[in-house]
Amino acid sequence: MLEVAGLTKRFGGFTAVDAVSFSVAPGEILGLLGPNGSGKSTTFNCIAGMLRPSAGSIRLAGQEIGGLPAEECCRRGIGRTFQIPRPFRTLSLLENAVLAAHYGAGGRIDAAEAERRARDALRLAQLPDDPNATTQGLGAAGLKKLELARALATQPKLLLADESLGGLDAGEMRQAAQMLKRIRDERGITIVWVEHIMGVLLSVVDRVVVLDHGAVIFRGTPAEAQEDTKVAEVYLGPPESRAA
Ligand SMILES: Nc1ncnc2c1ncn2[C@@H]1O[C@H](COP(=O)(O)OP(=O)(O)OP(=O)(O)O)[C@@H](O)[C@H]1O
Repeated sequence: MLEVAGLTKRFGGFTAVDAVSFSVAPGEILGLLGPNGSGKSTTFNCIAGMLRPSAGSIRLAGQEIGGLPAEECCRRGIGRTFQIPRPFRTLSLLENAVLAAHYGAGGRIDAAEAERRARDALRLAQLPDDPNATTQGLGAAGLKKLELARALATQPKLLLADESLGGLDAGEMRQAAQMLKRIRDERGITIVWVEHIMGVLLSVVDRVVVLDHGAVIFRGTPAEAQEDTKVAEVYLGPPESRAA
């Protein structure tokens, strides 16, 4: 579904992402992990078309998409959520999702079809599709769900989920993780899920890629990630510095 090969992104003389390669199979959930500043968001933004790669290739279903603008990546089937939800506060939940549906379709669907896609996305994200429901009182977990609904309304083949757990309590984190799994199981949507914390993510993803200082330091299963000394070091520090 997605093949990233030699992806490099430089900001001036600083290399934020350094020859990163990984692939994601159709229907897979891949966790893209790494500590703060390791290059996860930059990698993500290159895949979603929000940053132009300095070098390397990004192929979606066999077609090169590296360097295409965000709206074109979305039309080709890449949906994304943002770490910090910024919905249109003056619009209803349904209107927010309808706008996303039109954006994803490049304006090529009529109002009835946009509404159908929006209602379906809101239900998948377990939000009300009642036209009177607003963003008021949604809270962190509700806003994350709306973020997900807006991405789903674009009808993605590949969903890029950015820090879906940020700001949630332990119970909400488990629910958010299960929701992503359900979306994959029910709709077959391939997911790349970026987080800087491992926790609950490892119970849901099929495979893990870990970045550190812009480079891949680990690829494997969640169980292997938990046993890996390099992964432990970037998350916990060198063995001698850890509490007994
Ligand atoms: N527009 C930019 N200009 C210059 N440097 C940048 C820019 N964007 C990111 N960086 C730098 O690139 C590095 C990787 O940042 P990135 O945001 O990709 O990391 P991250 O793993 O997503 O971190 P976090 O978990 O904190 O979101 C950091 O050192 C960051 O300061």
